[in-house]
Formats: sequence, C-alpha cells, structure tokens
Amino acid sequence: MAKVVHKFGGSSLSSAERYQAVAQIVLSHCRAGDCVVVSAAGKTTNTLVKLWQSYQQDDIQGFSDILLQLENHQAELIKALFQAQPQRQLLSQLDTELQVITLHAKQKTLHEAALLAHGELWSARILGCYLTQLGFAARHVDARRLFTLHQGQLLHQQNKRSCAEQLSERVLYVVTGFIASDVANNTVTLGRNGSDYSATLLANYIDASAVSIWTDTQGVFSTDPRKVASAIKYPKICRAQAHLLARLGNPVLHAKTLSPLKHTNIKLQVRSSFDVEATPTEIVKEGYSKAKRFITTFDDLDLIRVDALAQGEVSELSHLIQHSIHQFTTKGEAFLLIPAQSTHRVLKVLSGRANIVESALQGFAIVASSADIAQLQTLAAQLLNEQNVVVRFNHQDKEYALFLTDQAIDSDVLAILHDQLVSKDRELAVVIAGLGNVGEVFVQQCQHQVARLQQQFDVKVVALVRSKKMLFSANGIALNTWQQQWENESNTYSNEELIERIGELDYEHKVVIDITASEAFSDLYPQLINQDCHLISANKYAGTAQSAWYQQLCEQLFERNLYWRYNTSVGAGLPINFALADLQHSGDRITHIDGVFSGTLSWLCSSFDGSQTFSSLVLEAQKMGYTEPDPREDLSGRDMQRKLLILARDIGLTLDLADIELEPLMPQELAQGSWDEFLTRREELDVFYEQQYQSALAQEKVLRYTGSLHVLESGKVKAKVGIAFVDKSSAIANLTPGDNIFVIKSVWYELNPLVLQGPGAGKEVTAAGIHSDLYWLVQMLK
Ligand SMILES: NC(=O)C1=CN([C@@H]2O[C@H](COP(=O)(O)OP(=O)(O)OC[C@H]3O[C@@H](n4cnc5c(N)ncnc54)[C@H](OP(=O)(O)O)[C@@H]3O)[C@@H](O)[C@H]2O)C=CC1
Ligand SMILES: N[C@@H](CC=O)C(=O)O
Repeated sequence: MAKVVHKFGGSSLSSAERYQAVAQIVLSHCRAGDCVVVSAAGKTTNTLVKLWQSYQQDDIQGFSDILLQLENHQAELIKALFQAQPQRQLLSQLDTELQVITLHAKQKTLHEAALLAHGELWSARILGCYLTQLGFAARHVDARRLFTLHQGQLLHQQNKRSCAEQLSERVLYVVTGFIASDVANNTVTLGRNGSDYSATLLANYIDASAVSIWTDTQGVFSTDPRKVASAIKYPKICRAQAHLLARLGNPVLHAKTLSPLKHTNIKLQVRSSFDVEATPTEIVKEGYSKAKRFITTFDDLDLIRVDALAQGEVSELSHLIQHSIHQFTTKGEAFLLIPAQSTHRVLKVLSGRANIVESALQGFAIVASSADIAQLQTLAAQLLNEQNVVVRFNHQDKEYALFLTDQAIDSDVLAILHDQLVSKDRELAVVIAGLGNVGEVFVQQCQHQVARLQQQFDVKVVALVRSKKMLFSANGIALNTWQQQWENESNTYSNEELIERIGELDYEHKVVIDITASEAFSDLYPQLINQDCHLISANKYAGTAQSAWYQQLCEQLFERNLYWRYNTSVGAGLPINFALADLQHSGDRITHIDGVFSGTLSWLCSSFDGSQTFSSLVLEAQKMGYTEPDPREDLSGRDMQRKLLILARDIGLTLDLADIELEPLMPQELAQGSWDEFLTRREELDVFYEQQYQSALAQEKVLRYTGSLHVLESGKVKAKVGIAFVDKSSAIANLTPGDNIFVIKSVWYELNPLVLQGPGAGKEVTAAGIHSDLYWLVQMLK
C-alpha cells in the first residue's frame, strides 16, 4: 500500500499539549509503514543557535544559562508526557547528551550542525516514545543514517537504498527533519525549512503517494490572513506558483521543498495541525489547477546589482544566510533581493562583484497568471499612487510584478490592494464536448465571444473533448491556437478520468457544453451535476430520456442550484424555448404547437423537385451540416419526435417519446444496418419518396414533414410527427428550404397564433445559439 509522509513543524510540537494533539493526528491519519518527519520543538533551534553563538563568543555563563533553558524545556515535555520508567530513561538520556555537549564545549570541539541536530533528535525521540506509550508501533529514526551528502550534493541512489533497508518494517517511523550526514559521517543541515525538504526527499526515496505538511496555518492564502481578514485560502495551487511564491520569500513553502516532487505524482498538501478539520491546500502538478492571485509582502530588504553569478551561487548564498533570495534580471542586469541584516555577508562573498542599488526596502509582489499580470501591475501602480505610497523600484516578470517601496505596506493598504487585485473573480470554467460540425464552429466563435463575456466574468475554456481524446488545461486553452495545442497535448481518456478532472477544477462555476450527438455522453450528466457543473446541451438525448431519469436529473439540478440550458436542441438558434417560457411566465397556457421542426426535412422537402434523386439531396444536406451524424435519425422522424418531446416538457407536460406518434419518411427496413449498408440501398429511399411526392401532387398539394402537439380540453395530449400533404399556398409549403416554423396557440394567442420562423439547422446558427445559452448562463450567475 502506498505510504504517506507527514511532517510536523516546530509550532506543532511547542508544548506537551501539542505533542498530544500531534499524536492524535498520527493515530487517526497514519498507518504502519508511513513516516512522520519532525522539526525541533517550538523555538528549540533558535535556542540552540544562541547556544552556539555563546560558545563562539566564549560566554561561559551565557552558555550554561542557555543549556539550562534547553534542559528545562525538554525535561518539562518528558515529565508531562511520560510515566515512570520511560520518563526516567528519557531524562537520563537527555542528561547524558547535555553532559556531552558541555564536555565538547569545554574541550572546544563543539560542531555547529551536530549541536543544532539535537532539536530534531529530541523531537523524534519524544514523539516516537510517546506513540509507543499509546500502543502504536512507532520507532524514531536519526535521518543522518538515511540522508548522505557529498560535497553538498545528496547521494540519491545511496539514500534510496538506505531508506529501503532501514524503513522496511511495518511500524511508523518518526524521522528527524533538517539533518543529514556527509560521507565522513559528520552532521550537516539541510538549511532553512530543512524539515519540509526532508519530508519531500523522504517521500521521493520511499515512493510515497503523498506528503502532508502539518503547520500552524490552515494552508496557502492569497495574502497574509493576519493582516487581511478577507484573504482567500486556496484549496489548490499549482507547483510552479508555489515555487515562485517561495522564491519571493513567502514563508509557507520553501523552493527546495518542491524539488524532490518534480517528475513524480506525489501529492503535497499544507494543512493545519491546530484545526484538523479545515480543508488543506493541495500543491498540484501543472495543469491541475488554474493560476491564482497572491500578494506577498516584503520587509526590510536590500536590492543589490550583481555583475555575474555562477550557477548555483544564489542557492549557496541562500543556504549561507538561511533565507530565500529572490533573483531577477531586468534590462540585461542581474539583481538580488536580500534581507537587510544579511546584506553584509552576501556582499562579502560576492566580493567586489555586487553593489547596493536601494536599501531598507519594503513592498510586495503580485503573483498571477501571465495573461493578467500587466493589467494588475498598472492597477497596482494607480492604487499605490492614490494611497501616497512611493515606489522606489518596480519590476514586471512573466507571472509576477514587484513593487519596492519606502513605507511598509500596512494592513489598510494591503487590504485595498487585495480587494482590487485579488478578491475572487467571478469565474466560469467551460468544458466543450464534441468538436464535430457544430462544435468546431462553436470553438471558433469562442475567440470573439469569450472575449466579450470576459468583461463581465472570467470565462476560460479548460477542456475540449472528443469521443476518444481530450485536451485539458485547468489554466485555460488558448483559443487562437487550440488546434495546435490539440495536436501536441491531447490524450486518450476514460469517462472516469474526465469526471475526475472536472471535479478537480477549482473554479467558482463550471459548465459542460454537450455538442455531441452521443447518448453515452448524456448518460454522464448525473455525474457531471455531482461535480457541480451547469449544463448546456445541443445534444437531445438527455432532454428526451425516459421520464423517470429526466425528472431525477431536473431534481438533481434543482437541489444543487445548477442551470441547464438547451436552446439549440430545438430549432437550432431560433429562440423557441424563450418564446414558450415567456408566454408561460406571463400566465398564458399553451394549447397547440404545430409546424416543421427539422431543418433537414424542411430543406429536403422544399428542395426536391424531381430533378435529382432524394437520396442525393440527403447527402447534400449531410455535407452542409444540417443532418444528424446518421441522417436516418432525421429521415426516421425520430429527431423531430425528440424536439417535440422537448417542447412538450417545456410546457409542463409529462410525456415520453412513445407518447408521440411517429411516421417515418423512409422505408422502415432501411433503419437497420450501418450507414454504408444504407447507401447501397438508397434507391429504396428514392422510390419511397417519389411515391409520396406523386401522391401529394395528385391531390394538388405538396409533401412536407410536420409535427403537432395539441392539449385537449380534457387535458389529454395528442402529439404526432409525420408526412403531411399541405396546400401549396400555405406557410408551411412556402418555407425557405431549411427553415423551421413554430405555430403556437395559447389562451391569449388562440385565433391569431404566435409564429416563429427561421433557419432550423446549420453549423453557424447552431453554434451561435449555444453561445446565446452561454451568455444567458453568465447573466444568471452574475
Ligand atoms: N447540425 C445542426 O444544425 C444542429 C445540431 N444539433 C446537435 O448538435 C450535436 C452535434 O452535431 P454535429 O456537430 O453535427 O455532430 P458531429 O457528429 O459532427 O460531431 C459530434 C462530436 O461529438 C463527439 N463525440 C461523440 N461521442 C462522444 C462522446 N461519447 N464523448 C465525447 N465526445 C463525443 C465526436 O467526437 P469525434 O470527433 O472523436 O468523432 C464529434 O466531435 C448533435 O447532438 C445535434 O443533434 C442541434 C441543433 C442543430
Ligand atoms: N438534424 C437536425 C439538426 C438540428 O437539430 C435538423 O435537421 O433539424
């Protein structure tokens, strides 16, 4: 079973109560074989650093005072957590260690890293023994036996082997963070935030499935939640943004922490050990979360310009000062942002290659998607101007903008910036299924239409789905180059994956636009609704499914407050659903719907004059994108029957397809077999049509295919689609080929019916009709 690594920081272990809380988390979240990585308890590392400094300064009194402070803290923890025997043993071990430290100090043989290592060694031992006392099979492990470095580089292969050998039993391992050893067995430390790094390294070495960093914050926020109450906690951010935040000095994660996860599927989450129920922030792989917006503030930094930097030099400097250093290049010059108290050390190392450009800087960085950053920078500059904050230096990069100022960015200014630049956008993720005749035109039209909607809502097309492959990008697909992206990045998928990816989308709203003609795809609607998706359908299958299924779907949508729009499933782009809805909203009652509801059949019947065969016209209609993928769906009358059922349900009737009488416009036998087989028998269709055509002429009428739905006084419903011989002078006989006509009678439109007429099929009008649905969805969500 895949293992999990849990890491607890110093604040999670600052007191005996915190140890007990952590033990409870371990009991409920860990299994044998998992690993727990620990930092030094509370402020122990800082105290050890002070101990080291007093040693270096030969401050004997200071040294023994600080050592006593450490002893008291550890002894307090041990006494509060352990009973008789283990307590005596742990106190005695502590005593021996402190004596050894004192001896080394006297002999002037203390080693800095070995001294600092005590913090983690004590934490691991106490937690491991405490879990054992609670009956959990746990063992504490000194990471110096697992992680070896040579000349500053981790020996990954050797370390993997050490982990496999030493962490193989079915117990929980409590491993020290922060420390490792070199090939000569000297202690070395892994630098600032080293324990987080230990946790992700260990996860990589043991092939863990996930790492949980348990800390005192609830996750990753848009800005400092202690300063801005409306800071947003993000449930997901992608690795690249987490990495950038770390490089900018944001304290939640360190850049090094993420590096062992590169090229792995290991999940990383940051969660609160103080509020176990709170949802964590997951740091996910690229493409699994859209870019978020952040404002991260700076305090007391110096900006230095550097002549030339060797590879890896910045990370060495960062290790030296135990703080992240942000590096950037502008106009060909390299700059570093250094915490002011460390500038002197850094300049010394860079001896003569660097000079201070600005000192004692405050400020902030905005992090956002590359598409938004320029606009945000302009807006931020305006806001700072309005707040009289003087900017001494600014810099814009691909995904962030820096503002370095004289004044500190106080909570009030930060709140204004956050409100204007970050606060949750109204956002909609769009998944488009079906890139056939209509779907492709819809995506083309998206370029223009999404840009228009963008002024009201942050609309992003995040997925394009065909029957076998899909292209998924949580950050949004570039609409002007989607074909190229499709070529390079689309993948085969299963329905489970599709639903999972949609479920993972962290957008305020999501919509799935179904432009397939697939019943199987419509079967996914309940699962899509469970993932909180609104629906837009050109596909008619769900709207004409069995009543029980259909009703349940409507209830499911209602319960989740989701919308379903399907304007184009009847009459393509014609606003027939709007007309019916408006009549009913105004209190009217619809009694009759008559007309021609198939673009294909309208075009075929109006175009046929005997000069070419009927079947060749069918092929022409197919080419023009009028027909269903299999035109027999139109010729059989089934497509029109579906449309009439959708209208019937729209006016509140509970009908099924079987309640609508159907007369096909083709011989029944041709319904069987493949489309290719049909083509070999197309003459049978021609003979059938010719006969019907001649019969109509014999009566001085014309052949049309019509539908009708009548709600009788009794409340009974008569509905039919089929062949009709109509007067040559009638509106139906004189339709423009391809037009639909809807003749609606109601209580108020009884003698003089309401008539709606226009193109009833075609790629452009249908795609535009789907955009109308998207537009109205956005209006409803606003
Ligand atoms: N044509 C018109 O004038 C009108 C059409 N409509 C409706 O629009 C819909 C689309 O019609 P049209 O564009 O002509 O159809 P096409 O056959 O040209 O395109 C269908 C698309 O759906 C994809 N698809 C099929 N099955 C699945 C599946 N299970 N999952 C994901 N994608 C799938 C196909 O994938 P692949 O590319 O891999 O084959 C294809 O891209 C139909 O429901 C139709 O009734 C509505 C009003 C008017
Ligand atoms: N095949 C259909 C397309 C629209 O739904 C038609 O011809 O009307």
